[in-house]
Amino acid sequence: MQVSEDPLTVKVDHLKACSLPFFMMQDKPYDKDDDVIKATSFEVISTVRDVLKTSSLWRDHVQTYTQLSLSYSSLLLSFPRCHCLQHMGDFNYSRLADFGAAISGANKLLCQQVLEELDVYKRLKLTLELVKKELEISKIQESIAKAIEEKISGEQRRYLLNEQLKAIKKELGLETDDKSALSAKFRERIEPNKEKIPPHVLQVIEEELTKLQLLEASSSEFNVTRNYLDWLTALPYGNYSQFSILVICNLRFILFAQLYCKLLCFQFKCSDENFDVIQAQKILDEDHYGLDDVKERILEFIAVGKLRGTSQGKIICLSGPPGVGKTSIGRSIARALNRKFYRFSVGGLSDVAEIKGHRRTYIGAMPGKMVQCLKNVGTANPLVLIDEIDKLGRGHAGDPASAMLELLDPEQNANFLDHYLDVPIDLSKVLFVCTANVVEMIPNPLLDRMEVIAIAGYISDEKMHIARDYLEKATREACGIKSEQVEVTDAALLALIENYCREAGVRNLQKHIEKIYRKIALQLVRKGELNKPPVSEVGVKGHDGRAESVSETDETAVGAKIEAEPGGGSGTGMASETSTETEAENKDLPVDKQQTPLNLPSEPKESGKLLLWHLALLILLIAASSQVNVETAEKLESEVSKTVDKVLVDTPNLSDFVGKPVFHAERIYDQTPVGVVMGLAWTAMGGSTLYIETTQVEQGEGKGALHLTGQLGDVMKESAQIAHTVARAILSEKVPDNPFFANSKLHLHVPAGATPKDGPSAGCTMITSLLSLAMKKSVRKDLAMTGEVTLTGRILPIGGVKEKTIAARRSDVKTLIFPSANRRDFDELAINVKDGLEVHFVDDYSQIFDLAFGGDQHGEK
Ligand SMILES: Nc1ncnc2c1ncn2[C@@H]1O[C@H](COP(=O)(O)OP(=O)(O)OP(=O)(O)O)[C@@H](O)[C@H]1O
Repeated sequence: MQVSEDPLTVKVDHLKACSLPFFMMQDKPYDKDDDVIKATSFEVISTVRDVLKTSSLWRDHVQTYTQLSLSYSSLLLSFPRCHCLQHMGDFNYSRLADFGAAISGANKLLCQQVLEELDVYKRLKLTLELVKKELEISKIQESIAKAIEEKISGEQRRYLLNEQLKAIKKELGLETDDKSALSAKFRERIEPNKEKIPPHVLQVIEEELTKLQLLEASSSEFNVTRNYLDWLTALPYGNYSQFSILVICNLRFILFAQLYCKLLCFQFKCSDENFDVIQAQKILDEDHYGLDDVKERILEFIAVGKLRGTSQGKIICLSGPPGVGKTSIGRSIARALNRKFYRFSVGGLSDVAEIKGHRRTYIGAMPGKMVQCLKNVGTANPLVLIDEIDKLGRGHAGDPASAMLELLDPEQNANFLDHYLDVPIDLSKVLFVCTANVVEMIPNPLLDRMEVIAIAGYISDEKMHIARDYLEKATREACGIKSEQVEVTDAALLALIENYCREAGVRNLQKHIEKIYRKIALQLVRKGELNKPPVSEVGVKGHDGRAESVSETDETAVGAKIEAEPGGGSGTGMASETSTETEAENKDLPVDKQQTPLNLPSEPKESGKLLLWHLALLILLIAASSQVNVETAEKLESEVSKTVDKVLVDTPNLSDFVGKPVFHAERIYDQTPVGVVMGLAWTAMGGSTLYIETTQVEQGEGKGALHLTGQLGDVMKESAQIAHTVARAILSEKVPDNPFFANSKLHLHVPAGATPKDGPSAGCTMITSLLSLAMKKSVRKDLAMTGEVTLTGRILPIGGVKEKTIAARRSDVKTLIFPSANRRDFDELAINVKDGLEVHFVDDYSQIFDLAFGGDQHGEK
């Protein structure tokens, strides 16, 4: 018989001499009472029984075969019903073998083998093999099922136990669930401040807390509510910074001569804001040099605050070029008023949401900067510095300037509505300080509400003080250099200011000073490395704690001593000038130990001596430490410093530290040629001098024209045309028969060509330049002027008098011409800014003509 796969085709060959159908074919004759056959058959039966006990699959098989047997009545006799297995022993052996093989679930080939075997004993054996295998499989199945069941039930158990535990704890009041814990946390947070929280906010908090309890902890709404409550409860409602006096008790606890510890610091608190004008002045002076007018304005503001009892409702705007200290003055005001300081820049800010927050419905929504600020500082009256307000961006959705208005306006900000919080919060106690480079760029409604304090920039003298008393000190400390280790001469500092850092602010100067000190630090470290004793000596020093703690100074001392005593070994070098007692004791030691007194004893008998020596040293140190006071410590420090090498920064070696001086185009002419006059300009970077140059291009009857270059804006171009007309009129009045302007094609240029320029204030300078060329008369090199001119020659006022004056001083100008209308501005300037300047105030151009060309000293060239 052959079996082929799919589709199932079976070729049946009947067994020879067999007239019965295949399932009733005859077996080879066998002895029914043969013990071996009997035993094998019993084994098959018992195995089948075992498998049936464990495997439900087998039981199904048996069921199927029982049903099949119904349709094959002939098989009824030979196949037992499953529930009658105990009677299986009644069947004949060959049928038993077939039955076993059939339900075994073995593969077809193995079952076929059983069928083909006509020897009953062998057939039983084959079946036994199959059922035994099944038994093993069912055992494995059982164990797998058991293991999995155990695992699952273990997890379930743990879960159930946890739930029970939670329930028990809750019942006992030991622990609440997540939601309750959160609510409790928020309640705890607001509890100390509850009476200060406005009722409308309290109501919202309560509502949200109730909502939190109803929400599913895994829902997104739950998280939104939780975050919202987190922000809402974290704000410092009615919590104001307090006036604190920091008392530091310096307990002089001398340890090894020069250490003393600041042991105690404690605070007294009282609930008033600091309106102490004297204290505030002290703080402002401590942080900034000069700026007297600025400080005065701030003190006035504090004084008003003192009388009113509050400093609310004011927005200070500090304007001026970069690096003049606007931001740092803001910080000082906060310190003077004892308020928390928070700074944020609105330069380029175009998204209103940055100020007013996002609506809560957006994913990742956040409150605006002010709410973040209040949470951050933890007080309701911080000083908020809004940097670069003149560079506020133009928003595509919403206008940031209007949002700023709502934030800053004292009328509106008592009920500031942040989109995220959605409850009005009180910002009226916040003191806003804004900074700007160009006041004109601040949106008008904002500017209207501000108290503008202009910081114009510094003159060389002021920069010298700032550099010496503030920048140098701070940089020296930041670089870890001692004042005895370096000397920067006044001449070097002045050269640095005049040749490298001529701008209005001091940031560039600060950078240069930092550069110098970094180089000095490197020099000192390099020197220290070179002077360092060999490794073995360092090892010896290691035994003495003191020698290690004064590394740099002592190492220099070591070098000095070695040089002074060429014969001296490393031991002599080790004892620095500050440790004379050690040397005295050294004499009592054996000669071979004198040079290395702290070496470990090479022989045991010396250890006793060394112990004694250590004891003596200890007694000496204790005695010394109890006697030495601060004066002694200072004396010792100065003694140590004497041994330190000093780095000198002077004018000749300044370029070694900061490179060659930068070329400044401000003063291009030593002697102003004909047609060139110095004017004064104002820029966002401060004031500056600029030249107006005019030259003749072509001459011929009726060729009069003016060509302009130097990136001039429309206003400046118009101003040049006006100047041309006025100059022509003045020339025809002063020298009636001079046809210069009618017959000359002129070129007027304003260097530097790459910088865009605009504005009318160079009008009088242009006329002077044109007339200088027409009359071939040069003007004084130390003369500078500024003023807008009308067609009739009247001089109109200009802006930036202080900046322009400072710029003129920087360029060594001695004589200045300003419009009469600016006299007040000039009079208000500090004496040191005005000092040594000859200033003329004019109403009409004819006065300038006299000043520029009148004197004999301006001879014709
Ligand atoms: N009068 C001064 N006395 C002492 N230090 C000063 C003085 N003016 C400015 N400084 C120092 O100059 C540095 C620059 O100042 P700051 O950053 O405040 O300038 P700014 O005017 O805010 O510049 P920007 O407009 O670029 O923001 C700071 O380290 C500051 O301490």
